[in-house]
Amino acid sequence: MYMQKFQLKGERFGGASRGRGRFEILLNVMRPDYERPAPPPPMEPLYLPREDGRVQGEPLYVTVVTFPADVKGNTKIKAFRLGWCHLLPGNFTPSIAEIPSEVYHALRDFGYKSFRPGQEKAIMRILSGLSTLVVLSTGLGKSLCYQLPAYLYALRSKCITLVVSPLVSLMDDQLSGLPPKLKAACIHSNMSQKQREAVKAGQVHVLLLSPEALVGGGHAGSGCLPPTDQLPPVAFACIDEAHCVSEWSHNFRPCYLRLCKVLRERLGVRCLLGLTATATLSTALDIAHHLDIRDQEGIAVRSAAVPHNLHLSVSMDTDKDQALVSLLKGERFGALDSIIVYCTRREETNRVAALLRTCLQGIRKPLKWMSEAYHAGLSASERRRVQNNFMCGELRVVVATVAFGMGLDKPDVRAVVHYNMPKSFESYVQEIGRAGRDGEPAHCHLFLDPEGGDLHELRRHIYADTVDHYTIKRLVQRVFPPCKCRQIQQREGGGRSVGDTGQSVRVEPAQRVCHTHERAIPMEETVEALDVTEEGLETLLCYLELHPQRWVELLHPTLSMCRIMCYGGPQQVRKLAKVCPPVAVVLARRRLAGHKVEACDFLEFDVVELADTMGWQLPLVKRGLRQLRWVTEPGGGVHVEFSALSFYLRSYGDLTSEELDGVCAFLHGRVQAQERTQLRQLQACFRAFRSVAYQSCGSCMDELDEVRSLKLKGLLADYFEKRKELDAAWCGRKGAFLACHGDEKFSGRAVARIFHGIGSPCYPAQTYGRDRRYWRKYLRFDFNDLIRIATQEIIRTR
Ligand SMILES: Nc1ncnc2c1ncn2[C@@H]1O[C@H](COP(=O)(O)OP(=O)(O)OP(=O)(O)O)[C@@H](O)[C@H]1O
Repeated sequence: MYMQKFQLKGERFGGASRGRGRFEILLNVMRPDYERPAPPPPMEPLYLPREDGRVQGEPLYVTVVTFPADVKGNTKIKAFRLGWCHLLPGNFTPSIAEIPSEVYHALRDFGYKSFRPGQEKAIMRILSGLSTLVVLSTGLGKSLCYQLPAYLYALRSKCITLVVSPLVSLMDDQLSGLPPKLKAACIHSNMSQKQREAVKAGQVHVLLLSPEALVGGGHAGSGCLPPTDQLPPVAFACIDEAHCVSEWSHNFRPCYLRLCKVLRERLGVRCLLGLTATATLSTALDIAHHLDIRDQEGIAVRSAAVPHNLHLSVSMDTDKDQALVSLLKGERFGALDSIIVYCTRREETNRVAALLRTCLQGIRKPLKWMSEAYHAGLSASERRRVQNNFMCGELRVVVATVAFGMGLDKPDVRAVVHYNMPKSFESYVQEIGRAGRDGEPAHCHLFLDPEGGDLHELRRHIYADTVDHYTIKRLVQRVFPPCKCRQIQQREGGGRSVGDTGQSVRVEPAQRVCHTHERAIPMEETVEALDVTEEGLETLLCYLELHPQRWVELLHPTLSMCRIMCYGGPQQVRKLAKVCPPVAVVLARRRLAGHKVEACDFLEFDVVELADTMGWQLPLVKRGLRQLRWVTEPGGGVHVEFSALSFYLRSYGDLTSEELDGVCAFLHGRVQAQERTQLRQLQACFRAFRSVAYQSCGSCMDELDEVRSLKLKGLLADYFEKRKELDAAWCGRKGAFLACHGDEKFSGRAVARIFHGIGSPCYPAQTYGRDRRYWRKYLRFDFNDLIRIATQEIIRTR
């Protein structure tokens, strides 16, 4: 059968000709256009949005609240604005017109009496099929925004809700914390067959999974989502920690960048819900862009302010160890249990935990454990032990890296101490947000290195993530190796260009001949050769995929090297070539390259490249090769093995050198912008903390100066608000500016220069300086912020 198929293909691609030329054509076919299988149709929303695009219940910005009957039995009805419900006295049960009663019943099924601010709007949007972003401080109830709609959708029809969360290690804990009414499972490699069947049969409402399990990634392993045709329809997808989607956020993860695309294109999901506790407005807008939220209403709530019950202080002690011990013995912290001390480095957590164990012994009636270290380097059982002791209140202090606390639902953490400076305001707000979730007073202290030592350490991390131009060039060479499509086309006498197909083409069709090729880039080998982390490589590849020209299309990572060992000797290899065309092609190519194949009993080759050259689908080739394992002969069997986990992608092979230069410049520009932004944020963070710092913690260890605490909160709010101002200003002008100059191909930097009144050869002051609406009009804003926002907007409107 293979032989027949292969011959047919050969004939189609000129296989009728004889001799060496025939081989060449057989061995290098032009790949036909790839047609991606259509995703399943999106699920119908539970409620249709109204004709004006609003969701049910939305006019409830004026919300009807029924007061309890008065002494005469009359019921009073009064209008309130949405969001005021939480200010009502506890004995009033708000009932909101227009929100269907089944939503309230479900809320009660979950054990809640009323919604918290923002929840109902987000929930009603999801039930109306509208993508939504919820930005809400930790502990304010974001989870209900996916739990309730997931439950209601599942009550209507058999379906599933996907919840993507980066907290793989905590997924089991997350499961046990879900309301009992909600049936949930999580995808991981230890999943039992029974659990898999339950998911496929639609017996679970919610499926938790890591981003890697959805889009594939180096360590997704066997914990992957079942194929789309084996899943019940997906009601909607929730992306927890949604700030990881935005490359401008403090916690960007490349896998997240591809999430929305995969959810839409592979699973047909239209409705996405993003949840995050920390995002500046510009990050929120960026996330909203990824979630394809077009209306402002889509950002349902935005309140990332520091809660009132947290009391903040900073000091610049020269002997931090001594200062930490004094602080924890002082009046402010001495009586507090459940304290988290954050350190940047793992070794430091062990050292500081031991220090506290020794120095705090016998100070007051001890809990069972005084202090323990926690970091990602500990064994899973050790981490679980420490976390359990802390959760049940038997451990007073946990000294941890930031690995501790994500997804932690302990309401009575009474203090968070930063032994080192956090890497950004967002991280700081997120980390201190783990204290005082029960609304009771909690204390937070930060030790700032007076010599700026932490600053150097954090800078090191930023530089470690960046890549130079030369490395980018080497990666680009691996992603776009030249193909033979043009020669084949010429030899075949013209042929058609990609543009002739009449299908949608993203790259300039005029000169393009190649329909893209499938390539594999082995992870381990490339990481070593280019000295870039796997995450770094993935980020660069994601940038290429998300570029408006869509330079590459990323597929699920695959094992790309195939080794075949024939224990029956060279004769057996030749026999295999007769029944398995891929083996025949490998042998033929070796022969053409001048190798002696007569004595060969071992083959090793890149199976992705082989499938591509043959114009066959990779799974078909792999299946054929795997079947060789069943060949049994008197001389011995055949050993077939696949290895080398690789990025697997489609890319063009006929890019001109100018285009390749353009790709390198684009990638390098992105990397540099990222580095500059992070360095600037770090510096701003340091300055802000220093401006409110005491010389030593002696000034705040017994009593807190509330003025300084409020000043720091003000600075944090400023950080978020300043961006807001810039965004608002830019939002007002961007359309007009870009529309005025529709013919120009601006870069973000060019726009920023004009807005700062800086002339350049392409955009001279004589011309652009005449337009007083823009020239020098944004001087008060940071130049790099302008570049960033302008670039985002240009990419978006292209
Ligand atoms: N409408 C509600 N009424 C009363 N309690 C609620 C309501 N919604 C949520 N809660 C409770 O608030 C607590 C925090 O909720 P949740 O874990 O969803 O917060 P979160 O915003 O997701 O926090 P984090 O950012 O840490 O994940 C939970 O104990 C939950 O039961």
